[in-house]
Amino acid sequence: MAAADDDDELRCRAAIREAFGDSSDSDSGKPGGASPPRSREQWRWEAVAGLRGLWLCAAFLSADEQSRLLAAIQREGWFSDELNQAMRFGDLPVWIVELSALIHEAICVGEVDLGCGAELTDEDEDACPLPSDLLWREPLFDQLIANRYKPGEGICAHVDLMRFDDGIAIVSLESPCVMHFSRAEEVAVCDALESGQAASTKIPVYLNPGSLVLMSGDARYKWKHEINRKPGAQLWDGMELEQQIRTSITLRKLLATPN
Ligand SMILES: O=C(O)CCC(=O)C(=O)O
Ligand SMILES: [Fe+2]
Repeated sequence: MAAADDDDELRCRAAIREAFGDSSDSDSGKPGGASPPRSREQWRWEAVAGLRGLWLCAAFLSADEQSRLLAAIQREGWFSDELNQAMRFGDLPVWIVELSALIHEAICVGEVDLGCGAELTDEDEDACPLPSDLLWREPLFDQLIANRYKPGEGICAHVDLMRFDDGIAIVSLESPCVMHFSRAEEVAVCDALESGQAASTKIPVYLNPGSLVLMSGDARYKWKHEINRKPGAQLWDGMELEQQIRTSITLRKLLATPN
């Protein structure tokens, strides 16, 4: 191997160690100081009832991993008082590549909880947090947005742009929030009555720090998502959440553009 390749390899391994500890060193004997070994129990996937294609893994990252991820974001120097969003395309920082690999692993080995309200119409499609054609695409993600929200700041209801492929991941850090999902096209009142659903259903999902959300299919295309952090809007279990800084990382895959 050439010296330059050696340097790249060393830099890459150091960055991964910094972001996630030593667990990627297969010869270190133990699974890396602070990072515990991975198990099915740690990664429990919950299908959000009433919303096909929306999955939550509440304990995706340990407290240590969250701190390392925040430190990696800080080292990038993306945020300042004026700047609260960073976007990257193509070659992503190595710690993001590692985060993508961890998402892939969590999907492959995590335990799946379909929940009693989940609609099961197609076993293959509905029993996995990400359909297999998306899970095995290469790369899994090639675009990232990091957002940093101050108390009171959120994001308006939207469907992510169509230039992005299906299969979107959101990692939450620092403080919890409630993300609301509402239908992109309002269901006509009579259709809603027939299906027993309110025309303006809003489904709240609690995103704790360290959680991972996956959106595909209906959740990605037929539902809008929003975070309203105006006073009174962040209710969970009848209590208003205390507002603090929240950081999120959204990972997506650009669709190939026709030449
Ligand atoms: O910050 C979040 O959790 C969501 C971000 C989002 O929806 C987006 O960037 O499209
Ligand atoms: Fe979004």
